[in-house]
Amino acid sequence: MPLACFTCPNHCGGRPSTASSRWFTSLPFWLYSTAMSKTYSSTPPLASSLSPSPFFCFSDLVLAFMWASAQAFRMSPIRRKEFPQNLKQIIKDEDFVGLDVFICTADPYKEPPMNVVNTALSLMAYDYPTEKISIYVSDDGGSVLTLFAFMEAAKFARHWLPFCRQHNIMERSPHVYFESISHHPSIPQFEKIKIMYEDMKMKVEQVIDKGAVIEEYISDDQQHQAFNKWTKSFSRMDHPTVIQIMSYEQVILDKSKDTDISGQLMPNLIYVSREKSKTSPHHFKAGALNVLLRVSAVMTNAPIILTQDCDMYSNDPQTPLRILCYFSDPALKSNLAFVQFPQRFHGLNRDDIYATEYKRLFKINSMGFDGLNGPNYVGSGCFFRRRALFGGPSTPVPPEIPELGPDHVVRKPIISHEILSLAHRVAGCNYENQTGWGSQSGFRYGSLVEDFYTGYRLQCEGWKSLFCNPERAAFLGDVPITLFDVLSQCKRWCIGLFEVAFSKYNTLIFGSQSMGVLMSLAYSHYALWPIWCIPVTFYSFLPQLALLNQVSLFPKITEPWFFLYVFLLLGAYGQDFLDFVLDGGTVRKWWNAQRMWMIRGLSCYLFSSIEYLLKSVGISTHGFSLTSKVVDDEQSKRYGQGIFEFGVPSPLFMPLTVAAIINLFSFLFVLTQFFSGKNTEGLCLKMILTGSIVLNCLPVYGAIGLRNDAGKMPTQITIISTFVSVALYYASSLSL
Ligand SMILES: O=c1ccn([C@@H]2O[C@H](COP(=O)(O)OP(=O)(O)O[C@H]3O[C@H](CO)[C@@H](O)[C@H](O)[C@H]3O)[C@@H](O)[C@H]2O)c(=O)[nH]1
Ligand SMILES: [Mn+2]
Repeated sequence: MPLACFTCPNHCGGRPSTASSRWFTSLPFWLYSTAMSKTYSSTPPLASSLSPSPFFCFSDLVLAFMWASAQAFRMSPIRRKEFPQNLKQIIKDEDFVGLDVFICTADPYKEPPMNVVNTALSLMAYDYPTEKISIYVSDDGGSVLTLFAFMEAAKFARHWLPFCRQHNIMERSPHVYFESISHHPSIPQFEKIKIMYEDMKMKVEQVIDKGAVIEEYISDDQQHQAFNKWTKSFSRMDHPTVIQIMSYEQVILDKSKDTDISGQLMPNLIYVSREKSKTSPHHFKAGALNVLLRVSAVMTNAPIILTQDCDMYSNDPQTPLRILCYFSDPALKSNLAFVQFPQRFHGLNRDDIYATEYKRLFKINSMGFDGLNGPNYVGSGCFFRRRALFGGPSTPVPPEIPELGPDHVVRKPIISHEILSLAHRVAGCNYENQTGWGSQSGFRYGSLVEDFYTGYRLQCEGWKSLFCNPERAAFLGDVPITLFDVLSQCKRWCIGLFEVAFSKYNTLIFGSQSMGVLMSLAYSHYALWPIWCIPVTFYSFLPQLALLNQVSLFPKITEPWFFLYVFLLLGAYGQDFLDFVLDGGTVRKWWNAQRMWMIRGLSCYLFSSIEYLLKSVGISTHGFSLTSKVVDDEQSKRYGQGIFEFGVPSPLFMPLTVAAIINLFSFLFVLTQFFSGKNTEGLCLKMILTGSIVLNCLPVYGAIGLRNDAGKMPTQITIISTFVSVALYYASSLSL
């Protein structure tokens, strides 16, 4: 009776030795990269003052490195399948292991508490023995509004959970469920539950609008006591720990567990806002997760942990059964650290204009990773074995107090005084001083991509991971819907990736020593992700400026290099296209993905590299800027129509705008040369390069010249970019 199996995604049947078909298609890119460097030495010598060749050589080296490192993902991609229906025959209900779910939220205004509540409800309603589930909510926003929302959610959950079970509902986020179905004549309680949900939503939103809990909504003393912890001196960045165990029936209970309206036990629901002080570092999300790791150890200490972003609700109640297919497999048991689901999103627009699906990152390359030591951790939708966060498989790192150890058995009820006071102690902001938290155990500190870094460190310690990608998405999350948000998020990721790349655990040297060459290359491909900015920036400006100054950098159509050049260019693009479309992507989505690659090259990759450099020399600092999950109606309307949203006068848009202007002029220049019949054989490659950049920049021209809505290109950016373009042209004419 199989629980799980795996195959190669290239439809070759069975377990592949290598995915040779994919490997083959990537060959052109390598040749392309090599040939590019050779081409320059074959072009006529340029004016001696500034020869662009070294820049191109460097750009091509970067291209070659990105090509070579990406090959690691092509060696043996695998696709897995689970058979959760067989599980119940092997494991009895009472033998299901405990599951501690961690949900992080950090700001009630950027991450609306109603969304967080919906995420929590969808996870509480898993098809899993309820008494084995504990939900821990970390509120880094330290907000009484979020706590209020959860108190309301607890009341509603007593009705929602049995309702989902009885009617076998798949959408267990009430928001999603009631949005998809407005009327259900065959379910008698439908209307009643819907009204309860609407009522809860109204109360929570009123409280958010008011910015404070409304007195008449407080139903008992226990709630009063909890809200009173928000004293005058309580602020987001400076406050004591608040841990609140939700009671479902809103009366003080002496039994350890509450039941729902059908008499079944309810999962534990625990609100945690860790102590914050302006003088102690809090390490952003990694810090929050470590607090939950300790608080949960003290209270329930489940062997399996699910980490979840507040906007990623469960879309499939069977998910925990799927992961048990792996965690209970004796062949995998000894060193499997985590099972990662892909991040998938709802609300993408039809052609995914900002390519926020990140198909390659979250799916294609994860399958590639899976054939090696396993996928990287992506922060959400990941089930950990608790033990993996306490040292390598054969080199355990025991915590400073035994109650935090993965094997410790909790014997007291979670509401007991001893447990609560210990939980407060381990949530304190100075608890980690002089301990190995964040360096040797738990989620690792030192990078803004704590997920990437933690997964990487675990794999270096000898742990393996697994990629689980069922057809029905296990989780669905929000995507940013403005270009500024998309690029800012990507910039934060890039800075975090560089922090890993240039740490003492750098992915090339330390990584290859710990995990071998292929894993090291795969991790380096991402750790050095921002260096894409080098070739993208140079190819967006230098050949164009040279062209406008009538200097040629490209071979003519009659030279043999020309064909190699075109072959490689088409090869690289063709390969990317094939990967994308074979994985079910549409042509338009692919087009948008390559456009966003160029845009990121000129914005977030570039700016993160600069910011990282500035930080290294001590000039700037950076924090975790949350991605907003609030929807502005106008913006979301434009997003739905597939219109690019600029709007913010951010420097992030400048290099892109300058490239758009310079390439437009270069393209027009090439066209006039072509039509005047001058030097036509030298024009082809220039036409392809400038033409494709102009095509990619069409939304930029529209945003500069044709639009009048709030999402158009801010006038300041247009003016400054025009000046910069002219200045670049003159500077290049002096030096070329
Ligand atoms: O100080 C902080 C900052 C963030 N968060 C939480 O971290 C999560 C991710 O934040 P978000 O702004 O949504 O960042 P994204 O870039 O969308 O998140 C991706 O990238 C992050 C790493 O940068 C990972 O942690 C996430 O899991 C991954 O989905 C959210 O639930 C936040 O509430 C905290 O708990 N404390
Ligand atoms: Mn997010």
